[in-house]
Amino acid sequence: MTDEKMDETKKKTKKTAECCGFPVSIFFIVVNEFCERFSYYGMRAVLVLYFRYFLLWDDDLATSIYHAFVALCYLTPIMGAIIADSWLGKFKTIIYLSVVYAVGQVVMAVSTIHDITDTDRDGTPNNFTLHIALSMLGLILIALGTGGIKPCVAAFGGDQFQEHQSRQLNTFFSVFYLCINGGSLLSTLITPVLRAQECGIHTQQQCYPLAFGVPAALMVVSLVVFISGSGMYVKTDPEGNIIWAVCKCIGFAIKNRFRHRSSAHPKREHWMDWANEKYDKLLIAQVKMVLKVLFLYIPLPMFWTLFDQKGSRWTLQATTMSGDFRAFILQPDQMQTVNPILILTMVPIMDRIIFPLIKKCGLDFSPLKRMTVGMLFAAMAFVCAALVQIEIDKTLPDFPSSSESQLKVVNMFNSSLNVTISHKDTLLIDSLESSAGYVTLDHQEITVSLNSSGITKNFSLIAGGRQTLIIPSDPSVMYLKEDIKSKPREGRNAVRFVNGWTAVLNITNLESNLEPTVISNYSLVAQGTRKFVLSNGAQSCEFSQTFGFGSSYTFLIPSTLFSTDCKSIKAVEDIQPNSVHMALQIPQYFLITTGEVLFSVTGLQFSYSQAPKNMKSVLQAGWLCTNAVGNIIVLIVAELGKLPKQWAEYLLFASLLVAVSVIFSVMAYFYTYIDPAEVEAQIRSELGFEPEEEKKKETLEMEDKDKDQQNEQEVKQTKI
Ligand SMILES: CC(C)C[C@H](N)C(=O)N1CCC[C@H]1C(=O)O
Repeated sequence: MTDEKMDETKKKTKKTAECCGFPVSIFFIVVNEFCERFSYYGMRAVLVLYFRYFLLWDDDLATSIYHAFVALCYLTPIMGAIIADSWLGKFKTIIYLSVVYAVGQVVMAVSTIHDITDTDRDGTPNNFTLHIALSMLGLILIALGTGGIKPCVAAFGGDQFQEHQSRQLNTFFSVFYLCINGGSLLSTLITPVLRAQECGIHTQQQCYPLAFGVPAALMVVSLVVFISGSGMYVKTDPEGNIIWAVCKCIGFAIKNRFRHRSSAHPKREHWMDWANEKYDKLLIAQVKMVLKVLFLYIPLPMFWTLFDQKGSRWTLQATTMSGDFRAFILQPDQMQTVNPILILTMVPIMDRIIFPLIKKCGLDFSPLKRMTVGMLFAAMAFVCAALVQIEIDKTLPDFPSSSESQLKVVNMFNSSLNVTISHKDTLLIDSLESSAGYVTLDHQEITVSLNSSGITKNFSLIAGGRQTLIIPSDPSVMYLKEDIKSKPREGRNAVRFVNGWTAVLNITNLESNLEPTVISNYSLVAQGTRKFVLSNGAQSCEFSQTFGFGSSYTFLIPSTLFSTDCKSIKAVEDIQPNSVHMALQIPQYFLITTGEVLFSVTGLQFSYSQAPKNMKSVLQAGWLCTNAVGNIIVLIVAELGKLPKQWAEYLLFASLLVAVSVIFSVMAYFYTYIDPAEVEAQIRSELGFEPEEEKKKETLEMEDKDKDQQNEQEVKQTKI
């Protein structure tokens, strides 16, 4: 054996330091993953808010760019895997792409400093183009980094284990998943708090630089931790441009099959065998292994399509629920943290109790069965979501359909009025009162008559809209104002005021002063007791109102405002607060998380164990791609619009996933598990190559001999 070859083999079979049966190097890898996931999920937690309130994009643009970014993060693993398996090896790929990632995070954090373009010091950036350009550059670098290293880190972790450590290898993937969720949980709790701080050099703003800066720092820590373990890792070098070789081999097999399509040529066992003429048996066997697994992956994106809706549809569902847990108030988007919390408890329970119990009962719960059951759990989660939605729908107001219009009447006149709409509906409304609820009309052109005064006026209503007719102290100038026709965003409450006072009023929470007889625009207030101060310069009074989640109120200010010390203000409830409790979402979170543990943790292990040694990262990337496709499906579904009833959409997704899991179980039935190392060794020996095991033994023996010689020399020296 040449020296070069010996060095190479020594590297591959290096004995690693162990602790409790685990390679010590694993410690650096899981800590690295923890910090990296903190960095990624922490940045993601505040990203949409940054788009919405810093770059001032509208909701649609902000959510589309956000989902496109997430999808990109799960597509770039292919690039990372190709670099690692064909060119640099996993170790160097992780280091170089982590540098790209950290630079991206820093660029992103810099893009959020408004002072860099706030030349007039008014607290708002003056050059949005620069901020947008910097943040897009940052996001692209982050996507390249996070996606690129993701398949390599998991596979590199797996590479640290020796053959006798297969039990520990499975535990590693569980611990790896715990670290992902530990990091993401901490960061999703911390970064929103950092964002809520005020900071800035010239003026005080929400502290986005801190919220993005801390994840950037964690990414640098992640890199440093990874490099610190450098001396302990088992590093396998890439065996040439394997991906290119695989593509050429597949291309040749297809071409060759096509050339020999006549029945004169005997069929071959597998279509890849048509590459036999040109490529060696080992490569063909490896390609077969990879293709078999990739084929199994085809139905899997459907799981992620449901899973990823936690962050969108389920959070929207939470905005129509009450988050009052007495001891604390939970905001709708905070409900998502239930997932990593449950992961942290369920992974150990599954690993230590459930799986061993199932094994004890003599049941075969092979990886592909676990994944199928995981999909069924996710489908059940969506059935639960549908049931919760049905409960919520019972409490939601009946918003108008696209052909209907709804009208409410507010009487600010100093006595009761009989209001007739289109000579049909007559409403008796007391002074400083509103009609009881909205009147639904199937036409838009209406005539309003005030019977006592003989005033009649025509109005054109908005189709599909809700409006309020304000009858001021001078009824002849009655007018319409558009109302919100959905629950206010993020579980907040929409409030507005009608000024029945005789002069301009200043009201806390409102953007501008309120003219007499005018109704203000809505402003949003959070849950809890809120105080409003009303003043006209000379006098002022205050009143408080307790809000739940997702309500809407119109406050009617009478002409007697200051003489009654604000007590005569009348609150009209336009949309009632949410009454279904957010705790009802816990079962669906529990089911989807159980599904995730069965599906995702197993999928990680499966992708590693079934991949040939030189294509471990590639299969990890294939696995991550299923997540990217799932995200893209969510994007498409969001664009195409939804079914008229949300619960029906949930049921549709649940049924689709059940159908997909049936297909997957059939595919899984025909899959035979392999030990890639064994298959490769067998082919090598058939081809007359020196078996890997023999090589390993030889190298270990040589290492031992080296050590013995060293020891002998040391002993001699001591004697001398
Ligand atoms: C969405 C949670 C914060 C994290 C989730 N439980 C999870 O661990 N993952 C979702 C996609 C795969 C995996 C990850 O690697 O982040």
